[in-house]
This record gives sequence, structure tokens and C-alpha cells, in this order.
Amino acid sequence: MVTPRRDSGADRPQLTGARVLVVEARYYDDIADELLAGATAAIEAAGAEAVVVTVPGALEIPQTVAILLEAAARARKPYDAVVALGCVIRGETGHYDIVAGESARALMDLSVMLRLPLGNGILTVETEAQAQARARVAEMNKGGGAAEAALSVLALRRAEEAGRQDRTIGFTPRRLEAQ
Ligand SMILES: Nc1c(NC[C@H](O)[C@H](O)[C@H](O)CO)[nH]c(=O)[nH]c1=O
Ligand SMILES: CC(=O)[C@@H](O)COP(=O)(O)O
Repeated sequence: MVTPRRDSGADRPQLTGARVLVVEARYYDDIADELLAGATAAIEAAGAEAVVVTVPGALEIPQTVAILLEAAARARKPYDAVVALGCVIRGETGHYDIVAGESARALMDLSVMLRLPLGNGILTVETEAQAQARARVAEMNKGGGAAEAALSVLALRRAEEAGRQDRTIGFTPRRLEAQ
């Protein structure tokens, strides 16, 4: 069985002064608490600032990101990266596919169109147990992983802008060994 690469933390870039917009959907409060704790810890560990905004559900995340990016640019306080956090659990109808698929598609469209470092930490799961295991900081810490993914792209962008050839892999998804 293959497992995702584990990040030792040794080669994590510092991104002092970076502003990271975290938009979290609180459809499931307990899951949201864990995702947010993991994401903010990762952002702070990189020396960056997290600005957290809360929306009702995953479908509201892309539109909120678009609105807030535009407002921040207008105010000349742009964000350097975005982290989306949420949880979609399959129900009885086909609505799951719309919420899970459309939120991911719109975020991907935004990130590519705007050249925006963006970590997608919206869980898409079959059961609450799957969601808890993935959200918990002490287990899979997917909120932290999404933040680290966005920060990794931001570090790469900064290296490119500085004319360096870094190929940063310092932040990668990681899975703690089962306890
Ligand atoms: N079922 C889930 C939703 N549904 C709500 C939508 O995201 C949205 O708020 C509503 O359709 C109004 O636009 N949202 C989640 O984040 N997770 C779910 O499991
Ligand atoms: C992901 C959803 O939107 C889901 O929770 C909705 O449940 P249902 O399909 O039972 O209405």
C-alpha cells in the first residue's frame, strides 16, 4: 500500500508577512473547528497571518473568495493565498455531487484564472466518521494540509518572482501514522 509523503517540517519555507484568506464553511461545526485549528496552526507556523471568514456552506466559499479578493485588492491589502475549508457528507439525494463538485470546480477556476495559491480543504466524504478522521488535527489534519499546500505554491511563486529556481516541496499533504 502506498501512503502520502510525510513532511518532516525541516524544509518548510517561512512566509513572514504573507496574508492568507481562510474561508471556512460551518455546515458541520465540530468538523469545522478541527479543520480551522489545523489550518491556522500551519499558517502561523510559517510566519504568515490568517484572516478567517465564515460562510454557511461549501457552495458559498468560491463566491466569498471572489468578493473578498476583489475588495482586498481595491483596498491595496491583497491576499497572498487562500485556504478553503468545509465538509460535504453524502446524503440521500444527488445534492452531494453538486455541493462537492461545484465548490471544487469553482475554486479551481478561480485559482488558475487568478494565478492564486489556493488550498482546497473541503472534505467530501461518505460518513461522519470519515469526516472526523480527516479533520482531526491529531489524525489526518486535512485543514493543515490544505494550508500547507497553498503556502507551498506561494513559496514557489515568490521564488519565481525573485528569479530563483526553487522547486519547493516543503509543505506536502501528510498523514500521521495510525495511533
Ligand atoms: N449539504 C451540505 C451543504 N449544503 C449547503 C450548500 O453548501 C449551500 O449552503 C446551500 O445550497 C445554499 O446555497 N454544504 C456543506 O458545506 N456541506 C454539506 O454537506
Ligand atoms: C451534501 C448534501 O447536500 C447533503 O447533505 C444533502 O442531503 P440530502 O441529499 O439527503 O438532501
